[in-house]
Amino acid sequence: MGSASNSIAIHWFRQDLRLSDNPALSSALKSGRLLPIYILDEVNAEDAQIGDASRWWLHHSLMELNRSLKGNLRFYRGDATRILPKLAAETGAGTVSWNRCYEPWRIKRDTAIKEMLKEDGITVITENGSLLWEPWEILKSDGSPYRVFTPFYSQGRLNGRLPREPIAAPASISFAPADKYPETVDLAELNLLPRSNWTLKREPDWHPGEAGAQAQVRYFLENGLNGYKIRRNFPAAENRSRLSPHLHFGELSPHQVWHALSFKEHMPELDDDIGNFKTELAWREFSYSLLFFNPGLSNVNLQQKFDSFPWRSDAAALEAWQEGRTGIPFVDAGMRELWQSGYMHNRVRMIVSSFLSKNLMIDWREGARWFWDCLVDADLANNSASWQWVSGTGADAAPYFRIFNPVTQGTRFDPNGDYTRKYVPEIAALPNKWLFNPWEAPTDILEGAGIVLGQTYPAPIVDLKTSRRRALDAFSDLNDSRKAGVAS
Ligand SMILES: Cc1cc2nc3c(=O)[nH]c(=O)nc-3n(C[C@H](O)[C@H](O)[C@H](O)COP(=O)(O)OP(=O)(O)OC[C@H]3O[C@@H](n4cnc5c(N)ncnc54)[C@H](O)[C@@H]3O)c2cc1C
Repeated sequence: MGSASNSIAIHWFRQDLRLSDNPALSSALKSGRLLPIYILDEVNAEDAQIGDASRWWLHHSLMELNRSLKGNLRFYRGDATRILPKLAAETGAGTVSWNRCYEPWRIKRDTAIKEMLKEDGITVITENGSLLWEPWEILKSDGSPYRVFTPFYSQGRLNGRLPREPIAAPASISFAPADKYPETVDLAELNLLPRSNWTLKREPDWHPGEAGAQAQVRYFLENGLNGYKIRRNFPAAENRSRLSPHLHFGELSPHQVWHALSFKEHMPELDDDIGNFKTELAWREFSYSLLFFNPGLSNVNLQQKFDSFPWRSDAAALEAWQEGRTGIPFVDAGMRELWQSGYMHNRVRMIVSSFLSKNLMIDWREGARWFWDCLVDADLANNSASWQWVSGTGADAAPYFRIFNPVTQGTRFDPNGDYTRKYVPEIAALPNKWLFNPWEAPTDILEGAGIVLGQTYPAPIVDLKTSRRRALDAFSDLNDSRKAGVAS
């Protein structure tokens, strides 16, 4: 092994596609000349293969990262447990570093790789690059994990350490020689760009990569933070950060976001907005804790009683939901936003997921799968925890009887109808009063707006009242049968 100045330090980029505030990268730079790599590992990912929208994002993010690394990023495709030890041996690297990931398949794989590298005498550096508090840092006094958000957050905030200060980007990087390393492929050969008929219609709205992430934080602090607490619920408003894909791919760390807020903390009128925004960041932390302590989160009901819930199998309804053709305008607007932009506003995510799992009584896992494929921010922890929360199967779940009414929700949170009209233009001419419930509009109003229900826009695929009742009955049957089971 050579001295630090001429030995090679491999940094394995994963969910940390940035140079600033990258603890494992900073450590690697102290250990030798940098050989930065990215491995698209579809072998170990098994059923957690990333979806099309995320692939699109990843392609562009890697392109940006490679640009920041002056073209030195090496790309690999395949089984990381084979590629990484081999590369380390062939280059004679003394150090391999990465920031920790928390998906069960990654933990299993990374543990195996770490062992292999250590056996080969290589120093392995792993750091926390993506969470304010790692799951094992926030525990109840008896050492067990929290299953409810509020105490989790107050424990983290009040008793945990404060999120660390972000680390500056390296002033300069000394790269390993630009040899042709074995098995390197070009970015294009990762084949990340969509294979299906899906294309992001609103690509210009997004700027994947570290620079785009930092610009987005600045934009949000100036244009979206003021009023966030209330206005974050209104999908037509600017008061949401749209940082989720940047955080998911680690183009920006939560520490950077947390500390960026401190530049606004001298403005007392923003206290509530800042507090509320930090709470949302903490929901992300909580989801990661849930995933870490419940590795089956994406597939297993956290409340076991739901294992016998009579989910309906209804392919036509599922397809109508996916395509934004349910005839319920606020639901359709959300599903079309998702398809066109790879994103959906949080409030609308709650409404469409409640509609699927409750009004349609379709298994939440069907919805989670669709989101996984369509979201640019698809995240195993956040997606699984949120679906379980809305559908009522989660540990800390919205009570099952809380079934969002998409008509009242639309009226309340899209009062001018701007969001709904944007995504459901075929009913745009309806007056606000009937925009969210066109099936109840008088015939002359429909005619005046050029709408023929069932032709120019679908008639609703379910009656909201009846389907709500059906879901509540199924839920109370579930509880009754459990009670009977306990009694017998
Ligand atoms: C059914 C459903 C599925 C979801 N799937 C995902 C997903 O795959 N990936 C994802 O990042 N978020 C998911 N969310 C959570 C949330 O909707 C998004 O994080 C948020 O809408 C992203 O927009 P934003 O960055 O503008 O949010 P902001 O309101 O600006 O929030 C800032 C950040 O806080 C975090 N955050 C906010 N709300 C939540 C939440 N409820 N749970 C966890 N973290 C949160 C995100 O990282 C977000 O970027 C889901 C929510 C629901 C109801």
